[in-house]
Amino acid sequence: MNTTILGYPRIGARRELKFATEDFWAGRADAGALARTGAELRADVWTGLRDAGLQAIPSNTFSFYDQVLDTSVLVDAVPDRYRHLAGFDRYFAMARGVQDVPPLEMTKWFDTNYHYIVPELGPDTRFRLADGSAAKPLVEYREAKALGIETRPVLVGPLTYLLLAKPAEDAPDGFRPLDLLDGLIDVYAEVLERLAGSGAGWVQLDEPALVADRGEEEIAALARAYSRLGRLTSRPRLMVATYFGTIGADALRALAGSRVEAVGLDFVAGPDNLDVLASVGGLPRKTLVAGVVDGRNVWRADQRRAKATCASLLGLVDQVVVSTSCSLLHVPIDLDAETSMDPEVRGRLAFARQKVAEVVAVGRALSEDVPAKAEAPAPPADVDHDVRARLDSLGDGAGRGDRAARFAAQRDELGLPALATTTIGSFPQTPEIRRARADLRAGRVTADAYTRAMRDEIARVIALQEDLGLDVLVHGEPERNDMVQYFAEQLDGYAATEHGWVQSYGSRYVRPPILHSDVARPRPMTVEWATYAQSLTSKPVKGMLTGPVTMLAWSFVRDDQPLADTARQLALALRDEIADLEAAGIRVIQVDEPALRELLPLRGADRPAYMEWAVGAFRLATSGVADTTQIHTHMCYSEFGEIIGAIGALDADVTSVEAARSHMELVADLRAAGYENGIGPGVYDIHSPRVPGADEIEENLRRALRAVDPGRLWVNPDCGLKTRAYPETEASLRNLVTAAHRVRADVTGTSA
Ligand SMILES: CN1c2c(nc(N)[nH]c2=O)NC[C@@H]1CNc1ccc(C(=O)N[C@@H](CCC(=O)N[C@@H](CCC(=O)N[C@@H](CCC(=O)O)C(=O)O)C(=O)O)C(=O)O)cc1
Ligand SMILES: N[C@@H](CCS)C(=O)O
Ligand SMILES: [Zn+2]
Repeated sequence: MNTTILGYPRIGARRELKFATEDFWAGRADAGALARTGAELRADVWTGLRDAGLQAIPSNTFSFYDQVLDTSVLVDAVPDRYRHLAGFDRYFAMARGVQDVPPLEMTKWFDTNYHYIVPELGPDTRFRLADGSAAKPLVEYREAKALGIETRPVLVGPLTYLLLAKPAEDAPDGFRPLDLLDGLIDVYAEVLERLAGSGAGWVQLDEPALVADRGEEEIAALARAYSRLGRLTSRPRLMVATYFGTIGADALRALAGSRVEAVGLDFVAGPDNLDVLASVGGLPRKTLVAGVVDGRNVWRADQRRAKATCASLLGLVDQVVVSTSCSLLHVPIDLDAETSMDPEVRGRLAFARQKVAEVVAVGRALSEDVPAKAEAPAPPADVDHDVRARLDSLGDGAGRGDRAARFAAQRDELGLPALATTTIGSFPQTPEIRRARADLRAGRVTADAYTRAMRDEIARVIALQEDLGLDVLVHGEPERNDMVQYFAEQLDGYAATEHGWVQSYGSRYVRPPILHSDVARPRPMTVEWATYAQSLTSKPVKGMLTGPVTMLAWSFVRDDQPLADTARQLALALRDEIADLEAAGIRVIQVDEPALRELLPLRGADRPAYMEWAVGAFRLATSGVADTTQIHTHMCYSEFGEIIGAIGALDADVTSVEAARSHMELVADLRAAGYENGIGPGVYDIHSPRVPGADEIEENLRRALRAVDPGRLWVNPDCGLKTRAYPETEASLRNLVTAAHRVRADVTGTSA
């Protein structure tokens, strides 16, 4: 193998997987139809890669939902609560839950915007190869072979799988998923033997966990796992792929000492990999799969540099294979589909299909020893001197006044009750709303008609919230296609794509905008919608913005200046927006930062610097307001332990966080970390259509009250409601308000 990639998008160029999956869920199509779509998508990817001239083609990178969930199913790590179901019903119940059966947790895949389904393991988990010869990697390998295409099945590596898993709720204290390594290796051994029996020459085991800090015990587990798999008598050759950063020297040494035939290193996110490789004396008898084409960002590769990096590795290893830095899952499929993008920006880009061509071109240049393609220099980013001058004059010293004074000022201004109820911002994005936007794009309705439709929706959402008895209302975000893309489309320095979909989780995709130049806000972005909503009610309406770190995290961002500098440009645009909202009479403003944890560097040593600029950007955005204006923030999809200090440092007046699935422990953790402002632990999980009972919500609130005063406790769902439908939304919020009123009555003697 001389060229390869670590994985490819599986959603289809026209989002076929989304539509097929959602049709199946809605009962519009049967399991056979869904399975056929899957097979067609896989065949398209394999033949496309072969036709592009890629030499080693991965398989088992397809998934109906998520590759970590697939691994749990493969090794039969299925909690008992799903065992009464079978096939797709079981699979999707694990991912999404069904009434009375909650789903497995979902969380971020390393520092990406992809989410995986967290394995739930306990001492009683007995791994076994659930489907024998019908196991997914075997089926897909044979399927490709039947098309005449030899592939390299990809598996989540055993160490990474266990390190990403969580102990089941009833697991005894002290149980660690890693304790189950030996049993898991037995199953991997069986998979490898069976793949070898089917003719597979190579298997890729993904171990991105090796680019984060790992302790001695974990390195010992790594060594044990690959020593056992390496010694199997009948197995394919093994490639252990790492990505998203620099591998630890101890981890690389362990792999060097094993019999695995190839190691993959990421030379884009882990430029220090070269030094680490040299420090362990290279891999003289192994193949190095060199990730030199960026799999996470959309910029065109510098092919000469990529070739030079590969060439510099030749003395350190037996053979070099040109590859992407990670799976191409994280980038859109095809730049050729973007026909109306500014040609200057387009000329700087490569999506998955173009990146495959880059890998092939670098591979050819390397093996034929011809110069890599000389490319026209990319046009430079636009510079906005006004933005830069304003940022220079604002400096670093952003901060708000005394917390107690703010608390008192807001109490007087807003007059909110204890356990104030609110939502996180979005209400269901109904098919009608999406259709209205599609009609606007296609020119079937005028901008005025679209605006009227959105205002009508806002009026309905305000009326519903009044009826439900919520205390702080939202306008519902109907006009937003996405919480990042919506803003990007209104800011200078950004380009949007038409078809650049990337899987975020399951059937939910995003079109990350492309931040290519200095960012500036030509005009207010949300003020008209917010003031319209406020004009319909005497209750406070929360203005709703996406914070600078999340704007960065969910965009493809320029790599020609530090992220910190780009964050400050975004923060300045938001600061201006907040000032305009405040001036227009909006008294509560939420700045969402769900991605604050996501961008946290994988290595501890890099974290303090990140926290400093991330917190600085949020404070720059939010510190221009009066004490009477209440700033909220919201975070979700994360384990917050490591950023708990940063949450306090943001100094928002109220922070709402996902906590329903972790049963409110976060409230106590925040308190212990010195957080004293308002806190809204999500009292139910919005990722599932399940309606939480008022009793269950009440119990969550009472648990939260052990750690926080009623005056600082907010009652809200754990994230926005955009993915939900109205019947369950209404029912859930009704129960939420009922529960809040009951607890409020208890703690204050009043319920209104
Ligand atoms: C909060 N989350 C977000 C993340 N990242 C973001 N960039 N945005 C987020 O909100 N990361 C973490 C989480 C992940 N969660 C989600 C939740 C929901 C979605 C989601 O619903 N995605 C939608 C697409 C949203 C969108 O862009 N909609 C557009 C276009 C809609 C569309 O495709 N229209 C059709 C026509 C429709 C019709 O005729 O009825 C078309 O154009 O063909 C819009 O509303 O205009 C999804 O469908 O997957 C994502 C991440
Ligand atoms: N305000 C956004 C936050 C999602 S993280 C929403 O409600 O959808
Ligand atoms: Zn959220």
